[in-house]
Amino acid sequence: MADPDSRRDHVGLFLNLAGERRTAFQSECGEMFGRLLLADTIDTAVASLGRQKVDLMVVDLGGFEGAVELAAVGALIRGRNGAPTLVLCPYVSSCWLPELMACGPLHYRITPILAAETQQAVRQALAAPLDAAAAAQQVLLDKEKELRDLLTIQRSLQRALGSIDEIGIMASQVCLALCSFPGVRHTALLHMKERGDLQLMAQESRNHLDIGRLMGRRDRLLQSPLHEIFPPLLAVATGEMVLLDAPEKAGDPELALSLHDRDVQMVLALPLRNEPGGPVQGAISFMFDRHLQFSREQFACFASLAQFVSFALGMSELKHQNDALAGKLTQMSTVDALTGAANRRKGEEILDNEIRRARRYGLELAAISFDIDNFRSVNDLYGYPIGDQALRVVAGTVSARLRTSDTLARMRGEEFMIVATHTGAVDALKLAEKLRATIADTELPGCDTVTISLAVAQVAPDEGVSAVLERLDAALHRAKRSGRNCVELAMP
Ligand SMILES: Nc1nc2c(ncn2[C@@H]2O[C@H](COP(=O)(O)OP(=O)(O)OP(=O)(O)O)[C@@H](O)[C@H]2O)c(=O)[nH]1
Repeated sequence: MADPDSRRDHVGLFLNLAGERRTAFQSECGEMFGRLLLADTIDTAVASLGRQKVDLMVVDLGGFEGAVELAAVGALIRGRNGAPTLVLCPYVSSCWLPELMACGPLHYRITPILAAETQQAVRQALAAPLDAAAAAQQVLLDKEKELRDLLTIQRSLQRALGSIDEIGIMASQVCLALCSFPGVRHTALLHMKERGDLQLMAQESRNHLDIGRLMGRRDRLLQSPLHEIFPPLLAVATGEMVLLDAPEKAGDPELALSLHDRDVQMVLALPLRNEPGGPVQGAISFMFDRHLQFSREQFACFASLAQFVSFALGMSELKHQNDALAGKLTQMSTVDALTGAANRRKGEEILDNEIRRARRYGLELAAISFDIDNFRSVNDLYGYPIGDQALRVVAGTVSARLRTSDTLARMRGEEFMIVATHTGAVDALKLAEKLRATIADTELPGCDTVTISLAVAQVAPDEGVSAVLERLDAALHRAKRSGRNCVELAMP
C-alpha cells in the first residue's frame, strides 16, 4: 500500500466548535491531506459531506455536550456519505463512544493527546479505512473471542453468586472473576451504602495496587479529592461509563505516577444500577496493563458485565434485608412489645428447656411468678397510658436485678414469670423478697408506687411446665389472699 503521507489528494474534514482547535489541527495534520475542510458546526460538516467525497472525517468532541449534541453527532456519523471517521473524544465524555459506534464503524482516540499521537491516528485511519467487508470479518472474529471471554467471566460470576450469603465475599469473588479479562491487572467494586456513603467493597490486584491507599480512604469516597477525575469515582458521580486510556489524561500528575508505577496504562469504569435509569448503586473498574481500542461489541460486553454485577449486588442486599427482617420477625414472635420481656410462648419454652437441662445435669431450678397488686386502680385512676408506663418500669426494674442467665416473661396482663437457673428454693425466696422490696420503693412516672405479690417454686425433677405453672398460680392466689405485697412459697 502506498504511503498515505504521499497521497496528497486526500480530502479531510475536521469538525470542532472552537477556532483554536481547528487551527491546531490544521497545523498538526494539514500536510497529510491534499485538501482539509474545517467545519465549525455539525450543519457545516453535513453540507461539506454533501458537496464532495471525503477520505477522512475527524470529529473532535471537545466542547460538545448534552444529549441533543450527542444525537446530532450520531446523525452526522450515520449520514456521513461513506467517509471513514476518526472521533477524538475527551475522556470525561468517553461514555459517548458506544453510542456513536452504534451509528457506524469508527476509529477513536481519547483526548487530550499530543500532536504526534493525533498525526499517528490520522495516518492509521487513512491507511486502514474501516472497509465494510474487512470490518464485518473483524467484528465476527472479535465477537467470537469476546463471547468466549464473557462466558468465562460469567461462569466465575455465577460461582460468586453462590456465595451470596456474605456480601463482602461475593464482592471479592466478583472482582476475582472480572480480573480474568485479558490485560486486566486490577478490578474494584465500589458500593453506595446508606446516605450516599460510597465504599470500596472489594478489589482484586495483580499489581499490588491498593486503590484504598491511593484515595487515602475506603469509605465516603465521593468526598475524596479525586472524585472528579478518578474513573470509578467519576462513573458514580456522573452515572456514565468512563474510559481513561492514559493515566496522565486525568490531569493529576500524582495519580498518573501511582498508576504508571503499577503498570496501569488504561482504566475503564462502569456505573452499577439496579435498573436502567435507576439510581447509581456503585461502580466497577478495570485497570489494564495495555492500551486497547475497544469495539462497540466490547463496550456492550462490559456493560452487560456491569449489569450482572448490579444484579448480584442487588440479590445480595435483598438477602441481607431478608435476614434482618427474619431476625425482626423472630424477635417479634418471642418478645412482648410493651415491656421487652419474653412473651408467654417464649417464657414457657424457656421454662421447658431449663427443666430438661436441670433434669439431665441434676441442677437446681426455680420459677417465680409475680403480679402487680390492685393494678386495675392504676388504670382507673391515671389512665391506660400511665398503666402501660408502670408495667414497663416494673418489668425493667425486675429485669435489671436478674442474672443474665435468668429470664423474665410477661405471662398475661400484669402477671410475670421469672425462670431462675441454678437456683434452689432458699435463694429464690431471697430473690423474690428483694424484688418485692425494690418494686415497693420504685417511683413510677405519673402515678403512685405499686406493690407486687410473688410466688416461688423450686422445680421438681419429674415436673412439667404446666404443673409448675399451676403450683405458682395457687401460691400467687394465697399471696393475694394474705393481703398482697408478700412472697408465698409454692408447695410441691
Ligand atoms: N395499662 C395496662 N393495663 C393492663 C394491661 N394488661 C392488663 N391490664 C390491666 O390490669 C388489671 C388487672 O386487674 P385484676 O386482674 O383485677 O387485678 P388487680 O387489679 O391487679 O388486682 P390483684 O391482682 O388482685 O391485686 C386490669 O385493669 C387490666 O385492664 C396492659 O397491657 N396495660
